[in-house]
Amino acid sequence: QTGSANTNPSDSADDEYITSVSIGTPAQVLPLDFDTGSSDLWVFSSETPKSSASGHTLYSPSKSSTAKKLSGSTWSIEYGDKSSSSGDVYTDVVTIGGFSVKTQAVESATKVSTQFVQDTVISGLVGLGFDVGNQVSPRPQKTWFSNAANSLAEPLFTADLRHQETGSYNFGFIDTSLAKGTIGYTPADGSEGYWGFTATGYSVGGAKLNRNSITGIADTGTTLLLLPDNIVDAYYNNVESAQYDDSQEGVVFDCSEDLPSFSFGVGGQTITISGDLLNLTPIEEGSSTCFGGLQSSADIGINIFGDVALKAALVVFDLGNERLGWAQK
Ligand SMILES: Cc1ccc(-c2noc([C@H]3C[C@@H](O)CN3)n2)cc1F
Repeated sequence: QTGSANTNPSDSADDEYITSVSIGTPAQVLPLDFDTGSSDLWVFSSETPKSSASGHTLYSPSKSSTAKKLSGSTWSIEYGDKSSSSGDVYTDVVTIGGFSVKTQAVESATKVSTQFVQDTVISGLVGLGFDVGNQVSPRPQKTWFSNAANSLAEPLFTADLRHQETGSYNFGFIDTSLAKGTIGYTPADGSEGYWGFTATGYSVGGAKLNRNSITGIADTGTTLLLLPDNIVDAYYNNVESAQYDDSQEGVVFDCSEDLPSFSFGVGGQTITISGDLLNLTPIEEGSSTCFGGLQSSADIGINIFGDVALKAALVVFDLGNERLGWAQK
């Protein structure tokens, strides 16, 4: 068995990717943010305070004949940007891309931070990290993918995120036609809950790869490519108008700049992110100053290959072999 779901950028900056997920009987369809950097499936619900819930699509367990309260269980989670949510837990049928998990833990939000309240294009997250990262207590729950893995044709899923166009999350199979290059595999470390791996080097503008181990995570829930300062500086030294903008908390430059590409080595392959994928968006509507897709990871203590990097590749999250595959798109 397999599953295949389309995913769409949430806005003109490809800030997040939205995927429709069916929950309960009859199906309640919610727009959710798939996040390989966390391991909880949580949703805005009939239990979310009305003031916080307005504008969001809600899951109502009381309207689902297959919903069951997981009595005594609660959850609480905080994301990299200090956003947070918490609540209680139901089990229900959850269908993604035509594949159904009958008894999936669906974490219902009784509290959500302002970032989620304001982000009305999504109504929750689907964690696609490793089960060890699940935040339900007293008994941690399995992710949707972990529950599905043994029934899928292959215990893997792929992410094909695209700039301003529809991409896909495929479960149980690899559609190699989505990529131009060969898939290079490298070991994945799931011990912290996310998909950790080590890139072997980087280069700017098509130059020869600098051999340089870069340990980081493949994180569909993070917008940017976040790397060490020495690499960020090496890149922006090639961008005439680049400067750090305190208010934007990142490097900005003239939108008219012709940005160099950025490449990284992984699994014996080289993934090249084109210059235009590295110009994320004007800092404000109509501004001629643009925000860089490559930013520093210095103050977060971990390197994150987020959507800016993932957009350049077809990425295989291979649980069965504990490995990550990357192919140029
Ligand atoms: C409003 C909002 C805030 C954060 C996130 C969010 N989702 O995934 C992540 C990254 C960071 C790390 O925590 C795991 N993956 N961050 C999504 C939101 F819609």
